[in-house]
Amino acid sequence: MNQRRAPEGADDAVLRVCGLRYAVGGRTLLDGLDLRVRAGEAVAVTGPSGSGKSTLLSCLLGLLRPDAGTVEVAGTELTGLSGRARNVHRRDTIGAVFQFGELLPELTPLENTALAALLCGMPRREAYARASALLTELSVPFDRTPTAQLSGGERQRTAVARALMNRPRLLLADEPTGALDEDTRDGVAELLFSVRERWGCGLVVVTHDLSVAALADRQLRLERGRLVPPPGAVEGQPR
Ligand SMILES: Nc1ncnc2c1ncn2[C@@H]1O[C@H](COP(=O)(O)OP(=O)(O)OP(=O)(O)O)[C@@H](O)[C@H]1O
Repeated sequence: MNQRRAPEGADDAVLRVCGLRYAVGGRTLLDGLDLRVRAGEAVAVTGPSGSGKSTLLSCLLGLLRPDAGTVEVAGTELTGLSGRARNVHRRDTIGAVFQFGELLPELTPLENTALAALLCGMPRREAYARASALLTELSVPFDRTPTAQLSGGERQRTAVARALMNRPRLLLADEPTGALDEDTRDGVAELLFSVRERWGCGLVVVTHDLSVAALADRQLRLERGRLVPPPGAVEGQPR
């Protein structure tokens, strides 16, 4: 398997994780885990069910406080921040996409997308203009149809648009195609991985789907609390 790499350059890491440790329920899920993701680089994380992939994302989002180690997003170390400062930093630097979109079903895609910026204090007119531009770019229909009536693929495209509203430096996705059929999956995965080039975000995608993982620049597998190259991986192939 090829392990493609983003081009080498100055240290443009948007995510630096060092020695991350997290235990819960008597199990050590993350055990000295390290990870570095550059701007414009996509990393896929695979691993057995229950190995701690979602827990890792929660630590990266600053929703869980690790027992040890550091998580630096866009140059700021999360574990040293107060809860309030962590929330502000998350809002300003990270976008997230989850398996079922986590959108408000009664709102339209436009309202769902604009809401992310309105909650951050962006003026209404600007929020709606940016949301409609993003949805157009991502080919999501955004008339008056409530999000609940959209297809699974359209909902996930809306979720990607919402995640991009605040111009994140880092995009995190947890099983973003897990609820989609094969054709829809391919379109959403393509869109998701295109953000690293179109918007220059670092991207971390947790997935069980190896065909989705194959779109990443690097694949890593969570095993015994650390991220390791998957079996058969060949490091160092240029992109
Ligand atoms: N608060 C908690 N108390 C006890 N156990 C927990 C808690 N939170 C998570 N776990 C356990 O930690 C393990 C890792 O969960 P996590 O959701 O991170 O795994 P995962 O790799 O994302 O799994 P999947 O691929 O099935 O989504 C699971 O066995 C889960 O039950």
